[in-house]
Amino acid sequence: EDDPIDSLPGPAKLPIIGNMLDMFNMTPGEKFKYERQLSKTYKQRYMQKVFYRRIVYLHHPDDVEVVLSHSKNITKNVIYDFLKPWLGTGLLLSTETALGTKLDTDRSVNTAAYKDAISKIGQICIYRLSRIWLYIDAIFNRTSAGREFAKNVDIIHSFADNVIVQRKEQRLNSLDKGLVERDEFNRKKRTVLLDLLLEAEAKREIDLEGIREEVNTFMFAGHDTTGTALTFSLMLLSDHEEAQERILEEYNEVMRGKETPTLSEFAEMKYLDAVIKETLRLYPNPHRIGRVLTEDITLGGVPMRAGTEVCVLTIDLHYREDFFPEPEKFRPERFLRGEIQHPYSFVPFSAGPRNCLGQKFAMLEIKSVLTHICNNFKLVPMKRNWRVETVSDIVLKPAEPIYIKFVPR
Ligand code: HEM
Repeated sequence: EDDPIDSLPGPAKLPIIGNMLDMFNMTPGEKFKYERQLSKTYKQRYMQKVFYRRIVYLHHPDDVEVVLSHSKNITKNVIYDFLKPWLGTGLLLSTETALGTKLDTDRSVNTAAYKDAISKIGQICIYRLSRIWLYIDAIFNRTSAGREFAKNVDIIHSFADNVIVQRKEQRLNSLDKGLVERDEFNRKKRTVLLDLLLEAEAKREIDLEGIREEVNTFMFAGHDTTGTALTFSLMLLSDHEEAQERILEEYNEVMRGKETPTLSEFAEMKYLDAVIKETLRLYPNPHRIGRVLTEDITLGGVPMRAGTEVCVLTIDLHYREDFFPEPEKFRPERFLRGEIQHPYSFVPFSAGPRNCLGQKFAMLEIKSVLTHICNNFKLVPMKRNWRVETVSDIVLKPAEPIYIKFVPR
């Protein structure tokens, strides 16, 4: 069937199968580079087709604005369908503190196996994404990749169940004894997200399955995103001693000898804010955002019908020379001098009705860790002007270890 978007440019298409074989034999690294090249070739937007499925790729702020700010086009794309066995229909994404359990210090649950399972699931989803016949569950489930996927989903589910059951027991125990729960500083423990969910369960407003979906979703959304942002910011800071010095100067100016920053003090640290933003510009995670249009829209005069898949290439948006001169360079000042001309040229947390719920929390978390590190260590790179290669499964991450010297101050 003809579709007006067939007029969009894009890599040459074979009859029937379209672009299916374009990336067939590429490693994830090659695929990543190939996609970046496509965005350089097609500066406005391009279309790829596999059988009947068409995907429009965008990386111009005007297009991004139309798609992300749309009040009704809020349906996410196929990758989320692949993740359903794991995340269910839980609100996409959160963190460990929200759950009231410290994962890394808890030896009864195997954190390493959990992290490994998440990473495998990501790899399998990407593998599946480029093999259209595996979109059919009945086929996928019978392949070795499908079995591996199911095995890892089991590992993740039992991990989440452990977190939930433990918290439930702790709560019941202290409720029984009429105790007020205290944290390690002997302060009254705050109600965390998981407690709210357990309260809802007691009232039969949600079942354990539903809680597990939310727990998985929050751990997924809040973990690798903040983790990689920290990793990349440490790499960039180690290569920019002057930025470390400026962070410290600002910190001392704001804090005037006081110890722990409050929310409003963190808000005053504008340079630190700019450093994190510049890191998220260079290494956005997720580096693309998928949507299925639920209503017709028009982009650049081309009508796009409901049902069309659209992909916002955040990473290519962030590297546009017309909006970020010398885009490869780490220059936090971009975010200080009002140089950002278009509100949709920088969207690491997405924008509009489905934007990141954890944005404020994530910025605070990263600010807190970075100021702590900069106060105690000078970061020195192993190699000057070196940038790690990146690879992407679901998250954009370093392809190899990043070595940084931590010199005590
Ligand atoms: C630097 C850290 C983070 C970045 C860059 C980031 C980025 C994003 C992006 C781009 C989306 C939209 C995804 C899409 O539409 O496909 C998103 C959604 C979301 N994020 Fe984050 N995130 C971060 C940290 C967090 C944290 C710490 C939490 C939880 C505490 C969180 C919770 C969520 C949730 C619940 C959604 C789904 C919102 C919805 O679907 O309506 N994120 N995030």
